[in-house]
Amino acid sequence: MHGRVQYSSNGSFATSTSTGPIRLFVIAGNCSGLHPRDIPIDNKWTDREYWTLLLPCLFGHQYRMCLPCVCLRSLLPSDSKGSLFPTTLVPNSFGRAQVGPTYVFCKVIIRRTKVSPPLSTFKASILPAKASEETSEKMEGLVSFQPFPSSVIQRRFSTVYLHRLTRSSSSSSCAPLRAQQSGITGGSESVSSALEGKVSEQEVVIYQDEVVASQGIRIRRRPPTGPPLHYVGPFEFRLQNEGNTPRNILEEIVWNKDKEVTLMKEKRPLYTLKKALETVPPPRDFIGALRSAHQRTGLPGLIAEVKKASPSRGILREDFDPVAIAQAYEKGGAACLSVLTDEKYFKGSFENLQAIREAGVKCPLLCKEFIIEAWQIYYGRSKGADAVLLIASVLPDLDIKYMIKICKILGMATLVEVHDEREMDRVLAIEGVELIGINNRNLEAFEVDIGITKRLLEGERGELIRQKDILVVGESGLFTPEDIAFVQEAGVKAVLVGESLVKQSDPGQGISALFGRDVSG
Ligand SMILES: O=P(O)(O)OC[C@@H](O)[C@@H](O)c1c[nH]c2ccccc12
Repeated sequence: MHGRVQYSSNGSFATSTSTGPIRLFVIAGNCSGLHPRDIPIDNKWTDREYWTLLLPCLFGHQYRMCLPCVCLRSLLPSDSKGSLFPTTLVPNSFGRAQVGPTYVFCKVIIRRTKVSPPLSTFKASILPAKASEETSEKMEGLVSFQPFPSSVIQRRFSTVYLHRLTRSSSSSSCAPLRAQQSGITGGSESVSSALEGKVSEQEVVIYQDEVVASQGIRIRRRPPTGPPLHYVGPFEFRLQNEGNTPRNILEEIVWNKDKEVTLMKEKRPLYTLKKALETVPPPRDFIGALRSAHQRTGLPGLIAEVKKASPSRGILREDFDPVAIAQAYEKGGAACLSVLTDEKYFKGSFENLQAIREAGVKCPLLCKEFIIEAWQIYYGRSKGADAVLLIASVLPDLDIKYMIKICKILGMATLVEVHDEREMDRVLAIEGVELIGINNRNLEAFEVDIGITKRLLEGERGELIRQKDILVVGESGLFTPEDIAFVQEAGVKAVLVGESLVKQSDPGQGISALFGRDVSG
């Protein structure tokens, strides 16, 4: 085997397919997931060949989703899109790919097309073929593999051809690699002769951009041109450009989160989390707690936030004891708590969440995290979360729908956060949304204006919200009883408050000051 392709030795990605095998047999271009950084480039360049494993990823990769993944996604039956879970990340040449339902083992040939080209002029074609002895050792038992008949090998750059295979009973698509190697070729006979899909690279890019643009999402989930780190031959250098520099703090947080989650998932693959969930106490009714607090007090139900710092306000409280603060909130009459778990920008942690839960606090807990992948929801649940935040300016509709489904399965609530009319309209069109948060703070520029809550609840929108019996939470920038009265007047039945409470020497008493009266007991 040549090249710098690495395979995971972690057997956890050997999942089976629920949709039948799908095979991808020719891919070309950098967009195929063959990241230029993974190609060893030097002055003595000759054509390279190596073996690699193509792993379709099925979720959460609207941005920079590699070409085969987009195509695979478009070939899957629509109902499977939301039910396939990536299980783990394999750090190979496929970069960000996560394991989907089927794997394809391929031979990669990379040719140098010009003498001293920019990276993008390297072209790669990936030709399916049998595994080498050495690679099969590594992959045995981990993947399903079918050899491709040479008749179906295509060689065209910048085009992807996809086949959906029909699984015949004689096919051995899930047999271990070695068995395939030793001459079982039944799988190849089941290759349908007609191409089911053919999507040009350009079409895919347009498709991705359209989805995001049509929803008005400005946040890019990853640097479109990769991180600002480049390799040329033995040299490594940084080049700042528009495509690898975050445009605002929210984008920076999201890019950082992407890296963080990648690492965390490796340590705790989804299947181990799912196992852990079997022993976690069941979730509490987050929305029910807010509604009953509202009924009991006639004031908005309070979600009090355990928040040490924020990028806009810096450290809010030096002597920060999350459990003591949570207990004080509960005593002071909070209906629910919100626990920030982002470490880098908010100085929170999942340990705080877990410690609060384990300290016997009864209020339902919101995991205040920048969720970009379903894995985080499971992780939050395993740490005792009863609800998660989904931010509409970060997540496209499809992700929101999918994540709501997962939360429902796990018995958790979702607080879907919006900041403008467009986001509100998107979220109102999504079925199953029961709790909407209006963030008065613009997460891109950090300006706060509590008038936003009022604006978004006026007219037809407010009417629709009432019809659908959606509970609205006024979030951020609430400091006084007048602020609370203002957002209540606008139509909220709950509020989310951090700074003004956490800064008080007794955050529990801070609640009485915020509402203008005692709301405990
Ligand atoms: O501290 P404040 O202004 O009371 O805000 C609390 C909460 O609304 C805010 O922390 C928040 C709302 N949405 C978020 C999304 C991510 C991080 C933080 C937030």
